[in-house]
Amino acid sequence: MDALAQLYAIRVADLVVGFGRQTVLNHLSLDVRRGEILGLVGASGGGKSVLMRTIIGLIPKQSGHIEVMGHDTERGFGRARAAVAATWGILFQQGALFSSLTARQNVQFPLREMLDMSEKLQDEIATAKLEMVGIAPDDWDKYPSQLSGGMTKRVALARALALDPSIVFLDEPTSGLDPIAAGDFDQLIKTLQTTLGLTVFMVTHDLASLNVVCDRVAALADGKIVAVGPMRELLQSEHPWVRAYFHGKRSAMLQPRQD
Ligand SMILES: Nc1ncnc2c1ncn2[C@@H]1O[C@H](COP(=O)(O)OP(=O)(O)OP(=O)(O)O)[C@@H](O)[C@H]1O
Repeated sequence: MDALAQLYAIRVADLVVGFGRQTVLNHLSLDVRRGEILGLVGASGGGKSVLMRTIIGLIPKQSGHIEVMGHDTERGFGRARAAVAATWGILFQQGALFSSLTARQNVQFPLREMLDMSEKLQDEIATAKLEMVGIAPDDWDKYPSQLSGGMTKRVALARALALDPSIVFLDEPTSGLDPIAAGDFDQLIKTLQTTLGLTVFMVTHDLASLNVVCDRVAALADGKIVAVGPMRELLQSEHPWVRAYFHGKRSAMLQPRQD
């Protein structure tokens, strides 16, 4: 593995993605460092989810290059591709738990699908992951309809962590949570980063999350990454969209971090 691949968890170069006549990502480049929490911001409909889904192979690219943990995501078939996919876990915007499965069964699901292991071991791993994200034993056998929004996000995160990924993709993880639950979730993500060495790629509109948990923030506008760096640098950006985003009416709460 070359030196750059050791430094970066995700490398996206000159990526073009579109639907019909619409070009959503227009020669976009972005590198995500190993072990960092990168926040991605952009206008609604600007292509954040499309970028995330293209990186994980759910949307085909028209051109460009994507590497995850040093592997070209398009190369290889069968086992080789599955091995690359096992390096990431995903938390989709709505949590996307299976409604007919309990919290514990939801977390067991990827273990059952991807690995050949006993029911007992699946159960032990699932409960360890649920504990890790702060779900109490009384709630392990509840169905998604019996969980609060914050609990649903935590269970979905536990499921994303089931296969011990190196990278987690989070699509608006704090949307719909009250500020206390959102702050707790931010803290959980930060703890997982430090204890597990996870790389976190987080799409978010949550200004507090960006300021508190993200090591760097990338701004997507006009199909490209127009600024990337620590929050204090983004606050200094001269790009018109970045200025409007961070210096608009909702941004009074933002104070540059001192570190
Ligand atoms: N499967 C698809 N087929 C056609 N167009 C799509 C598809 N997925 C996304 N798009 C279009 O791509 C554009 C970017 O969508 P995307 O969901 O990435 O936006 P976003 O930045 O995540 O927005 P939001 O912040 O509102 O979630 C939109 O115009 C959307 O309609």
